[in-house]
Amino acid sequence: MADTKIFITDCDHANINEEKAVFDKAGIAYKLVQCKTEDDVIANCQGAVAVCNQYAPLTDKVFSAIPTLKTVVRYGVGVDNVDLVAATKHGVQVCNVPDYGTFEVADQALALMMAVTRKVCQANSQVKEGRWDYAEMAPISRLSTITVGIIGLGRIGLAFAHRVHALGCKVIGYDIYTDHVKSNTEYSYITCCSEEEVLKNADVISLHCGLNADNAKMMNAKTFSEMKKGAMLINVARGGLVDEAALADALKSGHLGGAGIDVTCKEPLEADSPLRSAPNIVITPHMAWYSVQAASDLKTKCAEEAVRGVLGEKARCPVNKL
Ligand SMILES: NC(=O)C1=CN([C@@H]2O[C@H](COP(=O)(O)OP(=O)(O)OC[C@H]3O[C@@H](n4cnc5c(N)ncnc54)[C@H](O)[C@@H]3O)[C@@H](O)[C@H]2O)C=CC1
Ligand SMILES: O=C(O)C(=O)[C@H](O)COP(=O)(O)O
Repeated sequence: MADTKIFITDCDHANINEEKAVFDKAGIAYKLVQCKTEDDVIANCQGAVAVCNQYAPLTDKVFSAIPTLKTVVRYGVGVDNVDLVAATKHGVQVCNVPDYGTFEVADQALALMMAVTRKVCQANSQVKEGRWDYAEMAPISRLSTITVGIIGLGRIGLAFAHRVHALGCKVIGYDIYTDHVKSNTEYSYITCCSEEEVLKNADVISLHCGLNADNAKMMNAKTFSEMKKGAMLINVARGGLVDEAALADALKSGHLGGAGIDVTCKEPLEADSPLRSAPNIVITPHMAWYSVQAASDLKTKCAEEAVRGVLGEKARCPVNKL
Protein backbone atom coordinates (compact mmCIF):
# COMPACT_ATOMS: atom_id res chain seq x y z
CA MET A 1 0.00 0.00 0.00
CA ALA A 2 1.65 3.22 -1.18
CA ASP A 3 0.45 5.38 1.70
CA THR A 4 1.38 2.96 4.46
CA LYS A 5 2.88 5.07 7.22
CA ILE A 6 3.38 2.55 10.01
CA PHE A 7 5.13 -0.80 9.63
CA ILE A 8 5.38 -3.43 12.32
CA THR A 9 8.87 -4.68 11.47
CA ASP A 10 8.36 -7.88 13.46
CA CYS A 11 6.49 -9.25 16.44
CA ASP A 12 6.01 -12.66 17.97
CA HIS A 13 2.55 -12.10 19.41
CA ALA A 14 -0.31 -14.12 18.00
CA ASN A 15 -2.37 -11.21 16.71
CA ILE A 16 -2.22 -7.45 16.29
CA ASN A 17 -5.76 -6.70 17.42
CA GLU A 18 -4.74 -3.92 19.81
CA GLU A 19 -2.51 -2.24 17.23
CA LYS A 20 -5.23 -2.51 14.59
CA ALA A 21 -7.75 -0.79 16.89
CA VAL A 22 -5.35 2.11 17.51
CA PHE A 23 -4.29 2.53 13.86
CA ASP A 24 -7.85 2.23 12.51
CA LYS A 25 -9.12 4.82 15.00
CA ALA A 26 -6.39 7.23 13.86
CA GLY A 27 -7.12 6.42 10.20
CA ILE A 28 -3.48 5.53 9.52
CA ALA A 29 -2.51 2.77 7.08
CA TYR A 30 -0.23 0.10 8.52
CA LYS A 31 1.36 -3.17 7.57
CA LEU A 32 2.75 -6.12 9.48
CA VAL A 33 5.92 -7.58 7.98
CA GLN A 34 8.06 -10.18 9.74
CA CYS A 35 11.65 -9.03 9.29
CA LYS A 36 14.64 -10.79 10.82
CA THR A 37 17.55 -8.89 9.31
CA GLU A 38 18.51 -5.33 8.39
CA ASP A 39 18.01 -6.23 4.72
CA ASP A 40 14.49 -7.54 5.42
CA VAL A 41 13.59 -4.24 7.05
CA ILE A 42 15.05 -2.25 4.16
CA ALA A 43 13.20 -4.36 1.58
CA ASN A 44 9.85 -4.39 3.38
CA CYS A 45 9.46 -1.07 5.16
CA GLN A 46 10.06 1.51 2.44
CA GLY A 47 8.03 4.66 3.03
CA ALA A 48 7.64 4.01 6.75
CA VAL A 49 7.25 7.10 8.90
CA ALA A 50 7.04 5.05 12.08
CA VAL A 51 7.83 1.45 12.94
CA CYS A 52 6.80 -0.76 15.82
CA ASN A 53 9.74 -3.10 16.35
CA GLN A 54 10.53 -6.15 18.44
CA TYR A 55 13.81 -7.88 17.55
CA ALA A 56 14.76 -6.84 13.98
CA PRO A 57 18.05 -4.92 14.13
CA LEU A 58 17.65 -1.21 13.41
CA THR A 59 21.05 0.10 12.39
CA ASP A 60 22.78 2.90 10.53
CA LYS A 61 22.31 0.90 7.32
CA VAL A 62 18.54 0.70 7.91
CA PHE A 63 18.16 4.38 8.81
CA SER A 64 20.19 5.41 5.72
CA ALA A 65 18.04 3.23 3.46
CA ILE A 66 14.67 4.42 4.81
CA PRO A 67 14.96 8.23 4.88
CA THR A 68 11.21 8.68 5.53
CA LEU A 69 11.55 7.01 8.93
CA LYS A 70 11.06 9.40 11.85
CA THR A 71 9.97 7.24 14.77
CA VAL A 72 10.93 3.81 16.11
CA VAL A 73 8.87 2.34 18.93
CA ARG A 74 10.20 -0.78 20.65
CA TYR A 75 7.75 -3.35 21.93
CA GLY A 76 9.32 -3.37 25.39
CA VAL A 77 11.69 -1.57 27.70
CA GLY A 78 15.11 -2.66 26.42
CA VAL A 79 16.27 -0.98 23.20
CA ASP A 80 19.50 -2.95 22.81
CA ASN A 81 18.62 -4.01 19.24
CA VAL A 82 18.43 -0.37 18.09
CA ASP A 83 21.57 1.63 17.29
CA LEU A 84 20.72 4.78 19.25
CA VAL A 85 23.71 6.77 18.01
CA ALA A 86 22.82 6.08 14.38
CA ALA A 87 19.14 6.84 15.02
CA THR A 88 20.03 10.19 16.53
CA LYS A 89 22.37 10.97 13.62
CA HIS A 90 19.51 10.35 11.20
CA GLY A 91 17.00 12.35 13.26
CA VAL A 92 14.99 9.26 14.18
CA GLN A 93 13.19 9.40 17.51
CA VAL A 94 13.50 6.09 19.34
CA CYS A 95 10.83 5.37 21.97
CA ASN A 96 10.18 2.46 24.27
CA VAL A 97 7.26 1.33 26.40
CA PRO A 98 8.67 1.47 29.92
CA ASP A 99 5.47 1.02 31.89
CA TYR A 100 3.59 -2.04 30.69
CA GLY A 101 4.96 -4.85 32.84
CA THR A 102 7.06 -3.48 35.69
CA PHE A 103 5.27 -5.51 38.36
CA GLU A 104 5.33 -8.70 36.30
CA VAL A 105 9.11 -8.49 35.89
CA ALA A 106 9.65 -7.73 39.57
CA ASP A 107 7.37 -10.66 40.45
CA GLN A 108 9.39 -12.99 38.21
CA ALA A 109 12.64 -11.87 39.85
CA LEU A 110 11.05 -12.65 43.21
CA ALA A 111 9.75 -16.00 41.95
CA LEU A 112 13.24 -16.95 40.74
CA MET A 113 14.81 -15.76 43.98
CA MET A 114 12.38 -17.85 46.01
CA ALA A 115 12.88 -20.85 43.72
CA VAL A 116 16.68 -20.85 44.04
CA THR A 117 16.98 -19.84 47.69
CA ARG A 118 14.31 -22.36 48.77
CA LYS A 119 15.48 -24.90 46.13
CA VAL A 120 11.91 -25.42 44.97
CA CYS A 121 12.75 -26.97 41.58
CA GLN A 122 15.38 -29.30 43.02
CA ALA A 123 12.99 -30.43 45.73
CA ASN A 124 10.21 -30.96 43.20
CA SER A 125 12.51 -33.18 41.10
CA GLN A 126 13.63 -35.09 44.18
CA VAL A 127 10.09 -35.97 45.21
CA LYS A 128 9.08 -36.92 41.67
CA GLU A 129 12.15 -39.17 41.51
CA GLY A 130 10.85 -41.01 44.58
CA ARG A 131 12.93 -39.53 47.42
CA TRP A 132 11.72 -37.53 50.44
CA ASP A 133 14.69 -35.86 52.12
CA TYR A 134 14.71 -32.22 53.19
CA ALA A 135 18.33 -32.48 54.33
CA GLU A 136 19.40 -33.01 50.73
CA MET A 137 18.39 -29.39 50.15
CA ALA A 138 20.86 -27.97 52.68
CA PRO A 139 21.99 -25.29 53.20
CA ILE A 140 18.96 -23.00 53.18
CA SER A 141 19.02 -19.71 55.08
CA ARG A 142 16.11 -17.90 56.68
CA LEU A 143 15.19 -15.30 54.05
CA SER A 144 14.55 -12.53 56.56
CA THR A 145 18.22 -12.70 57.54
CA ILE A 146 19.75 -12.31 54.08
CA THR A 147 21.03 -9.26 52.22
CA VAL A 148 19.71 -8.71 48.71
CA GLY A 149 21.81 -6.55 46.38
CA ILE A 150 20.09 -4.87 43.46
CA ILE A 151 22.10 -3.63 40.47
CA GLY A 152 19.97 -1.11 38.58
CA LEU A 153 17.56 0.86 40.75
CA GLY A 154 15.11 1.89 38.02
CA ARG A 155 11.42 1.05 37.76
CA ILE A 156 11.80 -2.73 37.99
CA GLY A 157 14.73 -2.73 40.43
CA LEU A 158 12.74 -0.56 42.85
CA ALA A 159 9.58 -2.68 42.49
CA PHE A 160 11.71 -5.73 43.29
CA ALA A 161 13.24 -3.86 46.25
CA HIS A 162 9.76 -3.38 47.75
CA ARG A 163 9.04 -7.07 47.39
CA VAL A 164 12.19 -8.30 49.11
CA HIS A 165 11.92 -5.60 51.77
CA ALA A 166 8.47 -7.00 52.57
CA LEU A 167 10.13 -10.39 53.23
CA GLY A 168 12.39 -8.76 55.80
CA CYS A 169 15.57 -8.91 53.71
CA LYS A 170 18.19 -6.21 54.06
CA VAL A 171 18.30 -4.30 50.76
CA ILE A 172 21.42 -2.74 49.30
CA GLY A 173 21.74 -1.41 45.77
CA TYR A 174 23.92 0.12 43.12
CA ASP A 175 22.97 2.35 40.20
CA ILE A 176 24.96 4.81 38.15
CA TYR A 177 22.37 7.39 39.31
CA THR A 178 21.00 7.24 42.84
CA ASP A 179 19.57 10.72 43.57
CA HIS A 180 16.01 9.48 42.88
CA VAL A 181 16.47 6.79 45.52
CA LYS A 182 18.28 8.86 48.14
CA SER A 183 15.82 11.76 47.89
CA ASN A 184 12.68 9.62 48.26
CA THR A 185 11.78 8.52 51.79
CA GLU A 186 9.77 5.66 50.29
CA TYR A 187 13.16 4.02 49.59
CA SER A 188 14.88 4.87 52.86
CA TYR A 189 15.31 1.15 53.59
CA ILE A 190 17.67 0.81 50.58
CA THR A 191 21.36 1.36 51.30
CA CYS A 192 22.96 2.76 48.14
CA CYS A 193 26.53 1.67 47.76
CA SER A 194 29.22 0.91 45.21
CA GLU A 195 29.07 -2.03 42.83
CA GLU A 196 32.01 -3.59 44.70
CA GLU A 197 30.14 -3.35 48.01
CA VAL A 198 27.08 -5.02 46.49
CA LEU A 199 29.24 -7.84 45.14
CA LYS A 200 30.99 -8.31 48.46
CA ASN A 201 28.01 -8.12 50.82
CA ALA A 202 24.94 -9.52 49.08
CA ASP A 203 23.66 -13.06 49.56
CA VAL A 204 21.51 -12.64 46.46
CA ILE A 205 22.29 -10.21 43.62
CA SER A 206 19.52 -9.29 41.21
CA LEU A 207 20.29 -7.51 37.94
CA HIS A 208 17.89 -4.79 36.77
CA CYS A 209 19.87 -2.55 34.44
CA GLY A 210 19.51 -2.24 30.69
CA LEU A 211 22.25 -3.72 28.53
CA ASN A 212 24.65 -1.30 26.86
CA ALA A 213 28.23 -1.22 25.56
CA ASP A 214 29.56 -0.27 29.02
CA ASN A 215 28.02 -3.04 31.08
CA ALA A 216 28.12 -6.06 28.73
CA LYS A 217 29.32 -9.12 30.70
CA MET A 218 29.54 -7.04 33.89
CA MET A 219 29.02 -10.35 35.73
CA ASN A 220 32.11 -12.38 34.84
CA ALA A 221 34.74 -14.62 36.42
CA LYS A 222 36.26 -11.65 38.28
CA THR A 223 32.98 -10.25 39.62
CA PHE A 224 31.73 -13.74 40.56
CA SER A 225 34.96 -14.28 42.53
CA GLU A 226 34.20 -11.08 44.47
CA MET A 227 30.77 -12.39 45.49
CA LYS A 228 30.29 -14.23 48.78
CA LYS A 229 30.72 -17.99 48.71
CA GLY A 230 27.25 -19.48 48.29
CA ALA A 231 25.73 -16.24 46.99
CA MET A 232 23.09 -16.41 44.26
CA LEU A 233 22.46 -14.47 41.06
CA ILE A 234 19.11 -13.46 39.61
CA ASN A 235 18.91 -12.03 36.11
CA VAL A 236 15.65 -10.92 34.53
CA ALA A 237 17.27 -7.99 32.71
CA ARG A 238 19.37 -9.06 29.72
CA GLY A 239 21.49 -12.16 29.06
CA GLY A 240 24.35 -10.07 27.71
CA LEU A 241 25.05 -8.70 31.20
CA VAL A 242 26.41 -12.11 32.21
CA ASP A 243 29.36 -14.20 31.02
CA GLU A 244 27.44 -17.48 30.91
CA ALA A 245 30.49 -19.76 30.78
CA ALA A 246 31.85 -18.05 33.90
CA LEU A 247 28.46 -18.38 35.61
CA ALA A 248 28.34 -22.10 34.84
CA ASP A 249 31.89 -22.49 36.22
CA ALA A 250 31.04 -20.56 39.40
CA LEU A 251 27.99 -22.76 39.99
CA LYS A 252 29.84 -26.00 39.22
CA SER A 253 32.74 -25.09 41.53
CA GLY A 254 30.26 -24.35 44.32
CA HIS A 255 31.44 -20.76 44.70
CA LEU A 256 27.95 -19.59 43.76
CA GLY A 257 25.04 -21.32 45.44
CA GLY A 258 22.46 -20.84 42.72
CA ALA A 259 21.10 -18.73 39.90
CA GLY A 260 17.72 -17.83 38.52
CA ILE A 261 17.66 -16.41 35.03
CA ASP A 262 14.93 -15.39 32.61
CA VAL A 263 17.23 -14.09 29.89
CA THR A 264 20.20 -15.61 28.09
CA CYS A 265 22.79 -14.37 25.60
CA LYS A 266 21.24 -16.39 22.79
CA GLU A 267 17.50 -16.99 22.99
CA PRO A 268 16.29 -19.72 22.95
CA LEU A 269 19.12 -21.08 25.10
CA GLU A 270 21.58 -23.05 22.96
CA ALA A 271 21.39 -26.85 23.17
CA ASP A 272 25.04 -27.04 24.28
CA SER A 273 24.93 -24.14 26.76
CA PRO A 274 26.99 -24.96 29.87
CA LEU A 275 24.13 -23.52 31.92
CA ARG A 276 22.01 -26.59 31.17
CA SER A 277 24.23 -28.82 33.30
CA ALA A 278 25.00 -26.33 36.09
CA PRO A 279 23.64 -27.10 39.56
CA ASN A 280 20.78 -25.16 41.23
CA ILE A 281 19.98 -22.98 38.26
CA VAL A 282 16.39 -22.19 37.32
CA ILE A 283 15.89 -20.89 33.80
CA THR A 284 12.68 -19.41 32.38
CA PRO A 285 12.08 -18.49 28.71
CA HIS A 286 12.19 -14.65 28.74
CA MET A 287 8.73 -14.57 30.21
CA ALA A 288 9.20 -12.10 33.04
CA TRP A 289 7.28 -9.38 31.23
CA TYR A 290 4.35 -11.60 30.37
CA SER A 291 0.84 -11.46 31.68
CA VAL A 292 -2.31 -11.18 29.60
CA GLN A 293 -2.74 -7.61 30.84
CA ALA A 294 0.89 -6.59 30.24
CA ALA A 295 0.90 -7.97 26.69
CA SER A 296 -2.26 -6.07 25.81
CA ASP A 297 -0.96 -2.86 27.41
CA LEU A 298 2.34 -3.18 25.57
CA LYS A 299 0.71 -3.50 22.16
CA THR A 300 -1.69 -0.61 22.72
CA LYS A 301 0.99 1.73 24.09
CA CYS A 302 3.44 0.85 21.32
CA ALA A 303 0.82 1.56 18.62
CA GLU A 304 -0.25 4.82 20.26
CA GLU A 305 3.36 6.05 20.33
CA ALA A 306 3.75 5.20 16.63
CA VAL A 307 0.61 7.19 15.83
CA ARG A 308 1.97 10.19 17.76
CA GLY A 309 5.13 9.89 15.66
CA VAL A 310 3.17 9.93 12.38
CA LEU A 311 1.05 12.89 13.53
CA GLY A 312 4.19 14.81 14.57
CA GLU A 313 3.04 14.93 18.20
CA LYS A 314 5.42 14.90 21.18
CA ALA A 315 6.62 11.39 22.03
CA ARG A 316 5.47 10.02 25.39
CA CYS A 317 8.59 7.93 26.05
CA PRO A 318 11.58 9.12 24.00
CA VAL A 319 14.83 7.26 24.62
CA ASN A 320 17.27 9.34 22.54
CA LYS A 321 17.67 13.11 22.54
CA LEU A 322 17.37 14.68 19.06
N1 LIG B 1 12.86 -10.24 31.16
C1 LIG B 1 11.92 -9.43 30.71
O1 LIG B 1 10.86 -9.87 30.27
C2 LIG B 1 12.13 -7.96 30.76
C3 LIG B 1 13.38 -7.42 30.95
N2 LIG B 1 13.53 -6.07 31.02
C4 LIG B 1 14.88 -5.54 31.22
O2 LIG B 1 14.91 -4.82 32.46
C5 LIG B 1 15.67 -3.65 32.25
C6 LIG B 1 15.33 -2.61 33.30
O3 LIG B 1 14.02 -2.14 33.11
P1 LIG B 1 13.48 -0.87 33.92
O4 LIG B 1 13.75 -1.00 35.36
O5 LIG B 1 12.09 -0.65 33.48
O6 LIG B 1 14.42 0.25 33.31
P2 LIG B 1 14.85 1.63 33.96
O7 LIG B 1 15.43 2.43 32.86
O8 LIG B 1 13.73 2.20 34.75
O9 LIG B 1 16.01 1.22 34.99
C7 LIG B 1 17.28 0.80 34.61
C8 LIG B 1 18.27 1.33 35.64
O10 LIG B 1 19.54 0.75 35.41
C9 LIG B 1 20.53 1.75 35.68
N3 LIG B 1 21.77 1.37 35.07
C10 LIG B 1 22.16 1.45 33.78
N4 LIG B 1 23.40 0.96 33.63
C11 LIG B 1 23.80 0.54 34.86
C12 LIG B 1 24.97 -0.08 35.35
N5 LIG B 1 25.99 -0.36 34.56
N6 LIG B 1 25.03 -0.39 36.65
C13 LIG B 1 24.00 -0.10 37.49
N7 LIG B 1 22.87 0.49 37.08
C14 LIG B 1 22.77 0.80 35.78
C15 LIG B 1 19.90 3.03 35.13
O11 LIG B 1 20.51 4.18 35.67
C16 LIG B 1 18.44 2.85 35.56
O12 LIG B 1 18.19 3.42 36.84
C17 LIG B 1 15.36 -3.26 30.80
O13 LIG B 1 16.36 -2.44 30.23
C18 LIG B 1 15.26 -4.60 30.11
O14 LIG B 1 16.53 -4.95 29.61
C19 LIG B 1 12.47 -5.23 30.96
C20 LIG B 1 11.20 -5.72 30.76
C21 LIG B 1 10.95 -7.12 30.58
O1 LIG C 1 10.43 -5.09 27.76
C1 LIG C 1 11.50 -5.68 27.51
O2 LIG C 1 12.59 -5.13 27.47
C2 LIG C 1 11.45 -7.11 27.29
O3 LIG C 1 12.30 -7.82 27.72
C3 LIG C 1 10.32 -7.57 26.45
O4 LIG C 1 9.15 -6.99 26.55
C4 LIG C 1 10.13 -8.97 26.36
O5 LIG C 1 11.18 -9.41 25.72
P1 LIG C 1 11.74 -9.08 24.32
O6 LIG C 1 10.70 -8.45 23.48
O7 LIG C 1 12.94 -8.25 24.49
O8 LIG C 1 12.03 -10.47 23.95
